Amino acid sequence: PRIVCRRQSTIKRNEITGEIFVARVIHGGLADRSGLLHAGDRIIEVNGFAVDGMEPEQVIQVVVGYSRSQGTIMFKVVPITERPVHNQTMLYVRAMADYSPQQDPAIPCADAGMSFRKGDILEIVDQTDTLWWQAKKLPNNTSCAGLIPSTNLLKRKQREFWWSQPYLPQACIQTCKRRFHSTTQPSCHTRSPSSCYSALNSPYEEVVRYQRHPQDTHRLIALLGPSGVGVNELRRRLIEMNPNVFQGAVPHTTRLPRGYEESGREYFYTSREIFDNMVYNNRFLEYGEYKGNLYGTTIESVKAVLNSGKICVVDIEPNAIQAVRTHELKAYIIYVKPPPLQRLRETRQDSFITTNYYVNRPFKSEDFQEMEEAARKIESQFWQFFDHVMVNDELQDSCVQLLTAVKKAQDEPQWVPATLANSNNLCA
Ligand SMILES: Nc1ncnc2c1ncn2[C@@H]1O[C@H](COP(=O)(O)OP(=O)(O)OP(=O)(O)O)[C@@H](O)[C@H]1O
Repeated sequence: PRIVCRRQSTIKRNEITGEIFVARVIHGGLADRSGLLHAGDRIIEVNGFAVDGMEPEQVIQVVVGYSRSQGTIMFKVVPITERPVHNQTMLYVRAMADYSPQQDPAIPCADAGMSFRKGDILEIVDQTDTLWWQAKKLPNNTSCAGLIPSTNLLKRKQREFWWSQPYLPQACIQTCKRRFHSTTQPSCHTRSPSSCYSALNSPYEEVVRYQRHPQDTHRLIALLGPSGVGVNELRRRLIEMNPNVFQGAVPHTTRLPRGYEESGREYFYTSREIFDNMVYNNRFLEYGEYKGNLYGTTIESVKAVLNSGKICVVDIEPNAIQAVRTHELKAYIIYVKPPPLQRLRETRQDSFITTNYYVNRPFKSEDFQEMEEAARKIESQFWQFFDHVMVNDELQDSCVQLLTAVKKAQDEPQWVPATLANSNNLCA
């Protein structure tokens, strides 16, 4: 169906002279498509009705009234002499925050506003105004743009919001999991703790359409989810299904090798001094301590897998997100979400969990509740970084879903941060 845009333009009044001006013309709206009205034009009459001195709302009433009764609206305008030059470059961004015009008293016209959720891809079609931009949400199902706050304006709003919020210590989640040797780590560190401050970073992230060239190394597949959801299991099964295609990264550890272990297969074994040095030199995506030993995954070990032509699959903590979203690793981040409580109970009946205190004990109700709570926290803070979200309900289905998502990540065009893409394989 054809979507009719009712948000044509906004108008404003010069408070000194009482003159009425077109404040902005909404992209894709009727006024824009007619090409006859421009931001800055002075409106003298609407169907012969003089509008000088009227409130902008009254002018709108007049316009709406005429359009209902007569169907035709004739504006008498004094065109703006110097039209701002639109140097329209295509700009696509990923929203890093939520926005609702209905809850924003500062928006010039809430009806002309466009709401968005973090993670949405927006096409910015007009940045002429420093405060209010015009954008369309992708996939494009409407030809008409909506008003959104500019980066600076949204940042300002976020700062106000940020300071008005009570301090939430759990805002920086440490859901450190059984990453190394399937036992919970009491502490975990990552290369860049900056994600903790993401709320203060830019509210829009520039993205480009990226298609991996068949000869390029694969994108790193990073799985992430609340502890116990099954990230490890999925990763293990994916690799098991096709070890010629998928491979994990070999972690480093300061613990001594066990009899059957081989350096470079289970782990790389290093001294604490060397490990500390590697931490100091930012070599780890993430690392942590368990029972007095250090464990960590280096960027080099991920790169080694990618350079061998295989697809590297790792599971990461939320705080390692920034460290994998780089030009060299081009991580495709898959969030593994728990199913609703009832389904968790049903599907995990015969499964076992390993906690701080127990190895392989059956799941309890509290485990599911904790998992849900952790999922809520992760989603509220990191949703915007997820390239794909899957629910780990039936394990078999999940494996198929994961495999499909991984194939798409490697072979189909994706929106990626502009900083992550290579300029010579962007899609038109
Ligand atoms: N869809 C599923 N249905 C039933 N059991 C599952 C499913 N997914 C995972 N499990 C089981 O749940 C348990 C926990 O899974 P897993 O160890 O992969 O969790 P995890 O997300 O890696 O958490 P952690 O990092 O804390 O270990 C395992 O016994 C696993 O076999």
